[in-house]
Amino acid sequence: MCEQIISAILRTLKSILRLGDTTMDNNKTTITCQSSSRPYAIVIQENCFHQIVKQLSPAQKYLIICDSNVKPLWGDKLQLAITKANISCALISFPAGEANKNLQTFSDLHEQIALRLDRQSTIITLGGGVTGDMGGFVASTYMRGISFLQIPTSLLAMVDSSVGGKLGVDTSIGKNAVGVFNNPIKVLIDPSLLLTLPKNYFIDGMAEVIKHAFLSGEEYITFLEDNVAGILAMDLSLLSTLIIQSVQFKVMIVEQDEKESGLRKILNYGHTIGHALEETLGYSSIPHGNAVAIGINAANYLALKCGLLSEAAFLRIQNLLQQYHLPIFLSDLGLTGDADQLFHFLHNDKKNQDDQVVMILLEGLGKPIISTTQTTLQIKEAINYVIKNRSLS
Ligand SMILES: O=C(O)C(=O)C[C@@H](O)[C@H](O)[C@H](O)COP(=O)(O)O
Ligand SMILES: [Zn+2]
Repeated sequence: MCEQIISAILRTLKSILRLGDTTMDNNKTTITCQSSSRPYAIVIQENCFHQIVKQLSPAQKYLIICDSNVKPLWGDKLQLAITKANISCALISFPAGEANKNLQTFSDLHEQIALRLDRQSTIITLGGGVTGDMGGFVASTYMRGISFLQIPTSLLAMVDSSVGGKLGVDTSIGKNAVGVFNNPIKVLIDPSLLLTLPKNYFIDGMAEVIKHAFLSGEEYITFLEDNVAGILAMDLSLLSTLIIQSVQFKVMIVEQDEKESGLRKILNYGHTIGHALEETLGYSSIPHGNAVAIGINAANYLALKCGLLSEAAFLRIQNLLQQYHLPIFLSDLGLTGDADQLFHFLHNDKKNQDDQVVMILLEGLGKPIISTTQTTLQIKEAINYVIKNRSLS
């Protein structure tokens, strides 16, 4: 897609969205996401976790899917609160970690549900990106699909994976290689849940937030630059603001291109090389957000060398990633990588067209383009830059 068209679409969408589908009352923000099947609400409200029960129906059966970390923290408590209200609610869990977001765990979860739910039942996915992606995929395939409610508990899931309906698991072919597009009936985001999240998980989610900021433009970038200390100190009002900003931006994109035939590809900024890092190093060695941060640095290096991105913008992005304690080189994580192996995985990327590697590059802040013109040599140079920590010259 031509770069001028993408920039123009983004500008128009941003102006419409300001007036569009966001309502605010009593510290509660509701952003409605339109989709081809039906609209769904994304509700952002502090300390709403314990009020979730009020939104459930005693006539239905519920089942919570969470991982082994979230179960003792919130899973058991939510199940107890629901059953205390005389609503039927079971809970199943799986071992935490992206390494378990696979077909085996997917199948185990189906076995555990077996015939405990009917077609009127609702699954509640409670957790981070892995839980939302895999739990939503289980709901979408159980008896050919039942409804599900997403309650994200990590920053990454709140700002990114719970919105837009991408569900699925990783396979030997690659990251998210098997899955569906399907939307939840609702997404409930309680920013106060982040206060108990381990700091490294929070930092990991900041990579997707920073990705949104540099895709979206100056206003969001400046907000993140001006509020580093407050955000890292977990100021709830700042966290709510950034969640709302990111969700609005993502909704604006996915509403235009639900199934990623064009514009939505820009949300993969940093992911082409990021996914290849996860695939080659192993999902338990490098968290998704960390891989995306390094992938952003690699994509920017490519854009810089292609004459698209200025050195000032390149350094500004590096600086913001580092201020939020994200890695920009593989060595920042004490890891090493193999450029040829990484390059091989780029050919399995879902964005590719006609065997051509597609990269999301910035030609300025808030100006993403979908690029297919980079050469193998240029891509390998960008990979080498982030894995060998080369200097800019
Ligand atoms: O929602 C999207 O579209 C994205 O690309 C968001 C990404 O941050 C997210 O990691 C997504 O799961 C990647 O999707 P994939 O289709 O490239 O596997
Ligand atoms: Zn991502």
